[in-house]
Amino acid sequence: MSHSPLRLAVVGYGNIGRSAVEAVQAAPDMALAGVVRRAATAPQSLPAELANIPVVADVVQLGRVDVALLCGPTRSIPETAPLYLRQGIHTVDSFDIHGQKLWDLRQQLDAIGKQHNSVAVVSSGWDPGSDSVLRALLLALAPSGITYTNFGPGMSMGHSVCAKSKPGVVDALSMTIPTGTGVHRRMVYVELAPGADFAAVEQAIKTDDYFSNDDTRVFAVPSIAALKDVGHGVSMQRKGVSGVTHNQLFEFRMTVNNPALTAQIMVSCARAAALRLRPGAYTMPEIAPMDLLPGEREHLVKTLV
Ligand SMILES: NC(=O)C1=CN([C@@H]2O[C@H](COP(=O)(O)OP(=O)(O)OC[C@H]3O[C@@H](n4cnc5c(N)ncnc54)[C@H](OP(=O)(O)O)[C@@H]3O)[C@@H](O)[C@H]2O)C=CC1
Ligand SMILES: N[C@@H](CCCC(=O)C(=O)O)C(=O)O
Repeated sequence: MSHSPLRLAVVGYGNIGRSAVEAVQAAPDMALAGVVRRAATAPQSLPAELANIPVVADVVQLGRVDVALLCGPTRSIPETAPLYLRQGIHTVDSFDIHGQKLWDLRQQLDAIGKQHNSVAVVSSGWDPGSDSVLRALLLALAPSGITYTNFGPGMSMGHSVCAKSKPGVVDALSMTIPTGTGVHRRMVYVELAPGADFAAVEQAIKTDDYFSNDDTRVFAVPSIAALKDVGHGVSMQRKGVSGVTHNQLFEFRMTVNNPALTAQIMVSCARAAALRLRPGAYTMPEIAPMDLLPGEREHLVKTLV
């Protein structure tokens, strides 16, 4: 059954947003309706790659939009997602605060989605996101055991966005350094505004929930642009028991361009939201993997299973 192309809006044109535009344009079954930015940017100051793409301050200016890819800061998602869901526009976000806050967001958007016949895919990134799917699968393969998730070394977008949001910070880069067994050091580089108090910035970062549980070290630098590399990665290991058989060993490793991977995952989740899922909110482990893929189910079963 062929569908007319899904029309997607990209909301927030930062690292993830720029990659999201590329991923939507590369998708065989999607069309980019346009980009929603906080301020209606004057056409003459638009980035060159947006020259022929509608850039608006409100999604209603884009006509029909099936799915909005919410590429704003994680902490803006609880406020932003409802604005779209209430218009019947499905949403996909990459909210990356694990645990209770993630569950609270899922429940908040689930109620709104069910009320307004829309779908929210929550935490559609790689961690949380695709790594979460793998952790669930590893549990099914070896119910007893231990999984270690070791990030990096690489740039955490969420931690970098958080550090950049602190008063006195012009730009920031948070590098995640694996020290083993799922423990990480945060090396945070900040470019300060003139007159900013480094000690106050350092305190604000170290006491933020994003950083307070880790060994976090903050450094003032003249330029983040001179340091920035959006590469990242993860190494996951599980050692456990299948049935009564011990010492089952599993490993997953990837080295990625962080925004490009996140954006691709968001696009795949947008497909599931628009074509497969019933109204409500879902995290990635709750979505059937084939629902993420283009193409007919018969073909997918015959070629993938
Ligand atoms: N789950 C996962 O695996 C991953 C999650 N992420 C999440 O993606 C988020 C975005 O990362 P990244 O693209 O690097 O961030 P950026 O800061 O580069 O981009 C965010 C964009 O959102 C808009 N924006 C800025 N401030 C606000 C605000 N207060 N409210 C609404 N919109 C705002 C701006 O776009 P404009 O000026 O156009 O409005 C900005 O460029 C991170 O917070 C991170 O948590 C990222 C990678 C992986
Ligand atoms: N949480 C990881 C990064 C995973 C991807 C992500 O959430 C991000 O880059 O924001 C980290 O701490 O480096």
